Amino acid sequence: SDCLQSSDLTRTDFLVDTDYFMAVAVLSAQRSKDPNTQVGACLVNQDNKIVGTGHNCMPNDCEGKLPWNREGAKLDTKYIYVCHAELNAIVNASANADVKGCTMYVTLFPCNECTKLIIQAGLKEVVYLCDKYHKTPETKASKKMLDMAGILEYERFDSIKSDKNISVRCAWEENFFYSEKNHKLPSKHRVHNDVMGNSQTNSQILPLTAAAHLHHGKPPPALQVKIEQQDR
Ligand SMILES: O=c1ccn([C@H]2C[C@H](O)[C@@H](COP(=O)(O)O)O2)c(=O)[nH]1
Repeated sequence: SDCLQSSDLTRTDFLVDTDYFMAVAVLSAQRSKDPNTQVGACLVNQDNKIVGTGHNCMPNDCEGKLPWNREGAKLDTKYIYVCHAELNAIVNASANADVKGCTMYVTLFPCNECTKLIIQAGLKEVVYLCDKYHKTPETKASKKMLDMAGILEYERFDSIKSDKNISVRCAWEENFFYSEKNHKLPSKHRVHNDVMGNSQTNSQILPLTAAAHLHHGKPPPALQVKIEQQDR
């Protein structure tokens, strides 16, 4: 009966591992200085331990000296300089750990360059949150390579696995409500487009829990996944 009593006291609304790892990726994304898209990655080994995190940033000692522009001559845009979140997570982890067999939790589907790195580093799984560039050749190439590599599985972060997963997804998607387009609408009519492109209204969204705590109950700072930027 002692056993029963102690099990009665067990918390049931704890943060499950997958939610925690994605929440760490979401939090890492917020370290990014990219004004348009913040990406975070969290690398987890086979013992379920975090071995590295990363966000998109300029190379060491170049921060503040290189442009964050999206448009213009190639040398004047961020694209040619920025270190992607996945690269940073792998490099950060590699200093102290073996990344082979790790799972990457990442807020944005990896681009083709990151996918090459992910495959060559021997990662076994990619769990992603947002696939806003799914129509681009880069993302299509990524999926092609991941499929070919076989050893890798990739799956979208799934709100079905646990209730908490939903809250982490909402944290990301919440920024839709703060996009200029939606902001002008009365709260319950604001359109919510989830990462798969399904639309819902605000009233259908479950309340933020885990992620809201990360943000001290306030909506998360804009993660800038804007509907109008889905097609590049
Ligand atoms: O797999 C990826 C793809 C992109 N990023 C980074 C690189 C840039 O800083 C942004 C993308 O900027 P947009 O303005 O949305 O084009 O995301 C990454 O870290 N990992």
